[in-house]
Amino acid sequence: MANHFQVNLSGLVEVLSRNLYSGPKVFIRELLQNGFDAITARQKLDPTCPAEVCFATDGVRRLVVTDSGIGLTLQQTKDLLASIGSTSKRDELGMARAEFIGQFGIGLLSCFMVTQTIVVYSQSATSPAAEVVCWRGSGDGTWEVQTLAPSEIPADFVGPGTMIVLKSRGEEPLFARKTIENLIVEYGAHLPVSITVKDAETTSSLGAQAFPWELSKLEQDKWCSANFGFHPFDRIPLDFPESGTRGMAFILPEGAHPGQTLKHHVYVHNMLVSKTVTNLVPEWAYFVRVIVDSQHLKPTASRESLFDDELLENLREQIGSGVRAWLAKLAAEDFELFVKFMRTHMVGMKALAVHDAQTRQLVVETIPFETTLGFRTLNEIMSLEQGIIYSRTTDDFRSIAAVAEAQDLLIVNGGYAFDEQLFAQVKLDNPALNVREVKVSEILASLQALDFMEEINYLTFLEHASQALESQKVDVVIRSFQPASMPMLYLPQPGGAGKEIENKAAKQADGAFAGLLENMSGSVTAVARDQVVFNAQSTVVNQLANLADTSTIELAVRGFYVQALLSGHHPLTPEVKHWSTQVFSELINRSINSFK
Ligand SMILES: Nc1ncnc2c1ncn2[C@@H]1O[C@H](COP(=O)(O)OP(=O)(O)OP(=O)(O)O)[C@@H](O)[C@H]1O
Repeated sequence: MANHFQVNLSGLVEVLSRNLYSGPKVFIRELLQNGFDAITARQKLDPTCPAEVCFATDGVRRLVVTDSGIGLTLQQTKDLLASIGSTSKRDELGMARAEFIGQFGIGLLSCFMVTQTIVVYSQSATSPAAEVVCWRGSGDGTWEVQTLAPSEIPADFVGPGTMIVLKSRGEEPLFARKTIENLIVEYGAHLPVSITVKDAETTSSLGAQAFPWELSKLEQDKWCSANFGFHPFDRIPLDFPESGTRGMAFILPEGAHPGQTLKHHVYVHNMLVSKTVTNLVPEWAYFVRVIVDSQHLKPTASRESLFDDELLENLREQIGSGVRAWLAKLAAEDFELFVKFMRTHMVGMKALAVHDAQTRQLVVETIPFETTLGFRTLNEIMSLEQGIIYSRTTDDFRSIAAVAEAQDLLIVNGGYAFDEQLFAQVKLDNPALNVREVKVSEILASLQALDFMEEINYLTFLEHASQALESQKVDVVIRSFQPASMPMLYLPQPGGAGKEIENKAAKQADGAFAGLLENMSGSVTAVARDQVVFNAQSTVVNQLANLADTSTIELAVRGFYVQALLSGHHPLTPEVKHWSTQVFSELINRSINSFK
């Protein structure tokens, strides 16, 4: 013969309080939710029925919660209250019924975290002649139920509906009026019923507060400041009837970055689930904070978090589409504001643009990139025949910027976060576009070479300079370039990232295009070593070239070299570090001696 499990109720309550719920305070939420669900059930029979939940407390030991809901018959109290896991909020197939908040049949048990007995008086609204029943459950796992004679019905019971009486053994801090009020505001401020909390002196009315999307724009901004702590750049109303979700996304005015985890507020059936949901919006939409109320999202049994299921995934996508649609609309209707937004959230937008073609288009059209010829959008840069030629780090960019500008070369500073990945994607979008890291050889090629007779004048100097830098394995050359104030240009070999992008693009491209890329990458002759380029237009270089004193040439050449490495933030070897101190102390010595 099959046996029934025996339930150790106090053990179960211990599990609930320690492992399921974040703490005993949730019993207020469970009582509120049951009252609200009962009213929802009664409204199906009588849409005009009163919709009230009342918490009456003596502040320390006794809490009475009444509702004007559907109530319970004698049989229902036996079936539903006395059996753990029984609920009236599921359909015949055991599926949660969409209109109710509860679904697991365990919520009432949470009251045992603050009381030894739960007494429920209830009268069903299903029949005018329904009797008042009284169910008494104890934390030791026993219960009893009876129908009450009129004389036994408590004076403060008004049917139809339910009255639940909790009495704690000692003083219960959670029965304090202010605490109850705060918890109700936290969980149930947006429940569309009248909620009162009263003690001997005070009665306060709570509940039925509007959600932000039901407020005026001014009030929405105030709500955002009060709840999210910022004045929004803009707000996006969210309305997804298919998933029964309404909400609002508030755009952060500044300071957001993709690595940051923003917390969103989620309500299900107007009741708070959590204010710390982090997986509600797609990662890329790191610049919005969202509040939603959904009819269909599924809270876990604790009701303090959500199942990360298909429903949530769909909602995440819908919110993503909402944010995208807002961006597109802003771009079309208020371009100035759109550009302001893009600039405020530049890094994140670039991150997003790497994965998302639509955003990429927006970024390409609107975000200004630093180039050697001033700020330009990628669209402007792409319209030039040369395509996107970039330096991989800001240091590299700085070291060539003045020279490139003087030679009218447009090099993009690709040293900021996500730039390189973005360029690689743009390349994949536009296979014919030239996108690559700037090559040392082309900077060199842009600098005017000297004619043979001129170059002869510098040969001895170049020889001495090569010797001074011999240990550095660099090529020492002379060119004539602007600005004349720059005696030497140091052109380090790039780390090969541009090459990587080209290779990656070539791999992903089809055969014909891959061939084209290969040809392109081979179109500029490779320069194997770092280049040290002296400037024939520089006065100091010319003075050095005419100097017979080789030790001064060595000193000056090493000095320029150290300076070039330092300004480009390149690492210094111990030998170069030694030069840096040696050069400067020697120069100081010499100038002191010249005054003697
Ligand atoms: N105030 C009430 N009025 C009418 N019925 C109630 C009331 N409180 C509880 N019930 C009945 O008791 C059942 C069990 O309630 P309980 O709070 O334990 O679980 P639930 O609300 O069904 O689900 P959950 O565990 O998700 O809260 C409910 O399904 C409901 O039928």
